[in-house]
Amino acid sequence: MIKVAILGASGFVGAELLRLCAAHPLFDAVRLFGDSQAGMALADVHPHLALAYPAARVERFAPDALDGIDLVFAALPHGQSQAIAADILGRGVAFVDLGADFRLDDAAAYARWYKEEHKAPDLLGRFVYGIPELHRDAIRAAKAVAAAGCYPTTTILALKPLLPLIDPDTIAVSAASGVSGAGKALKEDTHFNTVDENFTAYGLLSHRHTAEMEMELGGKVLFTPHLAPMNRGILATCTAQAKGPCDPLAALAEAYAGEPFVHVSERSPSVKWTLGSNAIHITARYDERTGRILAIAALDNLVKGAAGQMVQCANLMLGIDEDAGLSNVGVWP
Ligand SMILES: NC(=O)C1=CN([C@@H]2O[C@H](COP(=O)(O)OP(=O)(O)OC[C@H]3O[C@@H](n4cnc5c(N)ncnc54)[C@H](OP(=O)(O)O)[C@@H]3O)[C@@H](O)[C@H]2O)C=CC1
Ligand SMILES: CC(=O)N[C@@H](CCC(=O)OP(=O)(O)O)C(=O)O
Repeated sequence: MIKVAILGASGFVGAELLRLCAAHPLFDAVRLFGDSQAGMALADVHPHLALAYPAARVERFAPDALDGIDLVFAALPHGQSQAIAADILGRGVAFVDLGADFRLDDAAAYARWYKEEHKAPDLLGRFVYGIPELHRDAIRAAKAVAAAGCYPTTTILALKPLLPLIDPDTIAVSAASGVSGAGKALKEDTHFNTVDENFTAYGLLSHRHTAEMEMELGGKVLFTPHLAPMNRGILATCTAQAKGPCDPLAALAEAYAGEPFVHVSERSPSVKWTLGSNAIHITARYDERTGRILAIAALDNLVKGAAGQMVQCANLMLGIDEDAGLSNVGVWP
């Protein structure tokens, strides 16, 4: 068995990592770290996991707690991984980080979008950007992976195969996320009364995920996120000026043929198809009237947008079947 440590185990993504590890043939989640909930039994923090982890406890992190660990998953608030990455990398163990700390390849871009100086810029080059469908060989060879963000995964997978067909400086993305995308902390913006029966755009012209999209798509992206009154799911509607008449659906189908977690179809995807699964569903059209392409993608922000993608990356890094412990089947209704 592969001994796994989870930093941020008491959070939403941490819970989803634990759910996936419980179904994984080789991952044994043996050290679970939290902050304000350190010291608690896992069954009290995440009751839905009680039967899978009856004796587990959430601990406070200390570097020597990683002795004997083979794989580290970090699902911490942005900024936290910068302080501990050098120690983890020094151990030579597989490290998959989900915060934004090591996703961008350039410290200046990080400072611009995250409004703070990067504290470990020399380590940025040690991380591979974690979208397996696009960087599979590099992830296989990597010791450290920075798993992509939830909105960027949705958008980049919908658009990357279409880049030869479009002008990348005309990309516009309007995406809606379920509230779990904001993490478990109580905030006025994600309070039941604010979110229920409501639909709001936020982060206008300034959302930090724009940087990841532009890094991978190589153009200018106008990204507008929205908060939707649902627990999970992201739906991204992407448009761009086409270079000429084209068949974007065929381009997507060809690019993702044989991919276990990407479903391309003519049907307009729904977030609910993806609930609990590591799948992303994508469709696309060419609009003759405006000369633009339209691509729409849906995924579960906590699985393909977070914990599932982390497991998929870790499987590749450790030479395991890429789909080990992961389902491409959603829960319905
Ligand atoms: N939610 C989502 O859909 C996605 C999230 N992400 C990213 O993943 C990361 C985790 O997200 P999510 O699980 O939603 O967040 P949560 O707020 O639900 O969980 C955060 C976790 O980090 C721990 N933590 C908080 N502060 C500290 C600290 N100072 N030192 C150590 N541990 C700390 C918390 O511990 P405790 O609860 O014990 O205080 C908790 O376990 C974030 O970077 C987020 O942006 C990325 C893609 C999608
Ligand atoms: C609904 C909601 O608030 N979503 C979060 C993004 C999700 C996230 O966790 O961001 P990273 O992928 O960069 O880690 C937000 O817009 O800030």
